[in-house]
Amino acid sequence: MKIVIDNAIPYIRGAAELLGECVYLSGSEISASDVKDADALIIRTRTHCDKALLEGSSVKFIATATIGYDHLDTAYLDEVGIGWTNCPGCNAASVAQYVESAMLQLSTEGVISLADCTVGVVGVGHVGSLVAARLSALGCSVLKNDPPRQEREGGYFVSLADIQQAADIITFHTPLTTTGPHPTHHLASNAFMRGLKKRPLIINTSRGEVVDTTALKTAISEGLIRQAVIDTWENEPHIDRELLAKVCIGTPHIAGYSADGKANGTRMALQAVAKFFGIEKEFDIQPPELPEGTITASDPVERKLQFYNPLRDSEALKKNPTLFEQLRSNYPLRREYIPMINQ
Ligand SMILES: NC(=O)C1=CN([C@@H]2O[C@H](COP(=O)(O)OP(=O)(O)OC[C@H]3O[C@@H](n4cnc5c(N)ncnc54)[C@H](O)[C@@H]3O)[C@@H](O)[C@H]2O)C=CC1
Ligand SMILES: O=C(O)C(=O)[C@H](O)COP(=O)(O)O
Repeated sequence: MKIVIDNAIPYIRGAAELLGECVYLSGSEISASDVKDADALIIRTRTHCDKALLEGSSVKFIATATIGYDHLDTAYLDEVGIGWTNCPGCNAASVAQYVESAMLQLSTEGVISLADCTVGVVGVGHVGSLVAARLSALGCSVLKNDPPRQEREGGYFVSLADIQQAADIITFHTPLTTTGPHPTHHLASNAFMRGLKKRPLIINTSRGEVVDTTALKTAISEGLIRQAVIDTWENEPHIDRELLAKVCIGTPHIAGYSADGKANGTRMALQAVAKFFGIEKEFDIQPPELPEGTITASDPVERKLQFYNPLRDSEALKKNPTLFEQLRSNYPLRREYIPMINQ
């Protein structure tokens, strides 16, 4: 079996070879000729899997070691019978860490107050549910909006209009969709911004296209919103520099980049390929430990910010916006929060 693998997927070398012959290539450069005689692809968000890439190839299965899969043309894959999977929830805790740390940092700066704070969570799946639980634990009131889940399950969901009315902070955790009953492309539109009542902080860690860039820039300039925290951008890696200059935290699509989340994605992708081809193998992929002495704080807030503070990533991107993709490729080791024993 031949597997073409994105060469920026961590912890995969040595393990993937248990499945067959592996060819490692830059994700954004994987071409039709590279995949022509491949049986499987293990990719990230940087490889668009569509007819142009796959027609006439021998690819039978694609695993993306990510949660989002808007880079897969799933209609085409289903039509031609190429199996595929994403890795649901693999880095959800990492994104939740990003959102919580951004809020803790901004509350220490006085940009937001966590006391009497109402947060609107838009999209309450793997990521949104964790975010909601963490923000509730910080003492925030949480409003949840998820029309697809509301239709399936009923329950305590509110409308987007309720969130526009009541939220001090609005955080987006939907997939990017352009079709279906609840498309999310430009969900945060100009009309959405104009309907906001409490000058909220807007956080987008979903996909750039969920928020209309022009509308967001205007909303910041006109004071319709307090500020914005943006991890995902329209047209990555060629992001809007004007927006980057305006936002209080702007990071290069790394909310999900904890080593824990990456290890989960790699393990799940390998296991999915093995299962699809009926190969009985287990993959014990674990993230590396932080060097001793990295985490010294005992105060829970300080400790959380020592584990991860998105300001570091924001400063690096603001200093060098053209390095968007390099900052992602050379991302430093980041681990998810481990509380002190007895806390
Ligand atoms: N910035 C980053 O590094 C990362 C970004 N992501 C993004 O976050 C997204 C969400 O991830 P998960 O929570 O794991 O996905 P999920 O599929 O578990 O949950 C998404 C939720 O959004 C809901 N939804 C769909 N359309 C909606 C709409 N119009 N309005 C409100 N809710 C809607 C769905 O019903 C579902 O409950 C991913 O699709 C991906 O695009 C995921 C991981 C890392
Ligand atoms: O999992 C997702 O969805 C994401 O957005 C990832 O964190 C992006 O990961 P890469 O494609 O950059 O590995």
